[in-house]
Amino acid sequence: MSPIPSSTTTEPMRSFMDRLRDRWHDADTLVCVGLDPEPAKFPARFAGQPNAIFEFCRDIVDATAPYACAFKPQIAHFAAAEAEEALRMLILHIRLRHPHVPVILDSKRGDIGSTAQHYAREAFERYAADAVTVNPYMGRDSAQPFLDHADKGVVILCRTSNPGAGDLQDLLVDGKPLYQHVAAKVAREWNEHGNCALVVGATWPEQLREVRAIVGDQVPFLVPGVGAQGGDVRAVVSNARNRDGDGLVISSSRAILYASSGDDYAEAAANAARALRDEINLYR
Ligand SMILES: O=c1ccn([C@@H]2O[C@H](COP(=O)(O)O)[C@@H](O)[C@H]2O)c(=O)[nH]1
Repeated sequence: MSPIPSSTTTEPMRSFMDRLRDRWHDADTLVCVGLDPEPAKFPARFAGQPNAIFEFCRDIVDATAPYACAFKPQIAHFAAAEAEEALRMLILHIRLRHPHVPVILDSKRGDIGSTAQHYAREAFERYAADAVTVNPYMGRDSAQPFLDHADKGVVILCRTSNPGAGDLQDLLVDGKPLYQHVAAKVAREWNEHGNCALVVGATWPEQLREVRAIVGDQVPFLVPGVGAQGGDVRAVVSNARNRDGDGLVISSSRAILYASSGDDYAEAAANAARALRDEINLYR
């Protein structure tokens, strides 16, 4: 196999935020296709195939790209299977074949600054992602190495989609839940380069509304939790869209990836992504 370059030599990329806004408008979609490969759920034809993770994800990417405003590979699904090279090749494939669709690497990184620098290099150099998810709970210095990449997106956990999200994120600080402090701090202090977004789960429509009210129209939300986690699309869009009817990157992984376990897996994924796009657009 010929070596694969770590980056392409085409003209310089526009910033993540500009590319995301272009994609919302040009493709009329707020759908983010999550790439969470689980080989046990792949169609039988992939059994025993050495490049199964790359080939399955590539087929999903090619089938769903027309309906995607972003792709979101989740790093643990690749790393646990020792498939980091598959992840790098997949992002390169997206860059070459679907250059208008930005990639958000979901790695939820965060550490002291000297280590976070390496996490930033991992996301933006090793994998050439356009944006990365970041855990803010070690404070601004831990996010700074990501924030300094003005052309890259920094997608900061605010009110996550999981059932236990409130255990810590809802603790009251000066009379307000902690996640509201995260939202305010990111919008007013950390977003100097206009490159921040927030993760707010689709499973929490009231919190989506509150966070939109705190941050205004300019900060996009990555919204996981529709599909397999049961979030209500109508409530998400009604409560969290901005004045332009966008500002949302609504992510679904399993409901798209595993829409069929048969040989029609790619077509079924495309149908699921298109149906989600259409449902979202009903309420914009
Ligand atoms: O609050 C969060 C943050 C990230 N995720 C990630 O999104 C996908 C959701 O997968 P589905 O199959 O659509 O439920 C997954 O990669 C999570 O790690 C999240 O769910 N909630």
